[in-house]
Amino acid sequence: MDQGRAPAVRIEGLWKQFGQQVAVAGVDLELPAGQFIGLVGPNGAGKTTTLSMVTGLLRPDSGRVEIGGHDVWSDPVAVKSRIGVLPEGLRLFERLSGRELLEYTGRLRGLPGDEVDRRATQLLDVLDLAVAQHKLVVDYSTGMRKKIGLAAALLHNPEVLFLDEPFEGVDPVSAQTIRGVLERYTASGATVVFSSHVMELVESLCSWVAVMAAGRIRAQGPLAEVRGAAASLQAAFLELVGAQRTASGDNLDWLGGGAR
Ligand SMILES: Nc1ncnc2c1ncn2[C@@H]1O[C@H](COP(=O)(O)OP(=O)(O)OP(=O)(O)O)[C@@H](O)[C@H]1O
Repeated sequence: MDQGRAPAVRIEGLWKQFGQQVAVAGVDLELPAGQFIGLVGPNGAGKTTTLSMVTGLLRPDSGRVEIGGHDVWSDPVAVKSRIGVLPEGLRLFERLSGRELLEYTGRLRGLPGDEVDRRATQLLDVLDLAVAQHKLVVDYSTGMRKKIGLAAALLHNPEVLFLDEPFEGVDPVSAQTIRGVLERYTASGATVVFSSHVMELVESLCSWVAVMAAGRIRAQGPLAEVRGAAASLQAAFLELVGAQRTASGDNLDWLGGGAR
């Protein structure tokens, strides 16, 4: 970790269950500032539940989260002014145009009108949405929705940006654009935390990773450390979450081969 710099996010003993289902089973994490951080894990590992609690969208059963030294639940205003969030299944105001959505978000964030205009124009331009800026959000494609959601999350220049599966449904050109924006953002000292189960993506983007399975953190640290001697992050991940046994589909002896 960057010596002398406080962690961007400090998570202690985070726990959440839904009825009998334990989704997050005591997560402790210190996410270093100024890094591109990947939270990886198989389906149902608890990534979305963790990010929802960390960003103040879901109340934990127990545990604490601090962002920039402020407690997410006792000091929500200080925290929310420092973070940007692109949640899974993002809900947007569908009857606003892309530009109106940014203007609305910027004013909610307390930015002056001319500054919102300036930032919105630049973000729409960089994210290749300038042509579609007056179209209603309801008519945006999946990738365009991700991009306008990202623009809205970045508008107030947060210290930490949380992204739940930001590249899902995004074409390679848009993915490259988003990637460029995020790399520039972290290079300036900000922190990105994103969840994904696409290992190649995490490996190519992230400097620091946390591997989650069945509600627990299985490994955390700089990418090279977590990958260890394995050939790839994917190989290290399969070893960590013990997925080799079930991955081959050997039981599906009826599948293929012509017999119906
Ligand atoms: N609102 C809810 N009610 C009941 N169970 C839930 C709820 N939200 C999540 N869960 C359960 O908690 C566990 C963790 O889910 P979560 O969505 O956090 O996983 P994830 O790692 O984000 O998965 P994925 O990669 O598939 O999105 C799962 O078993 C899920 O079924």
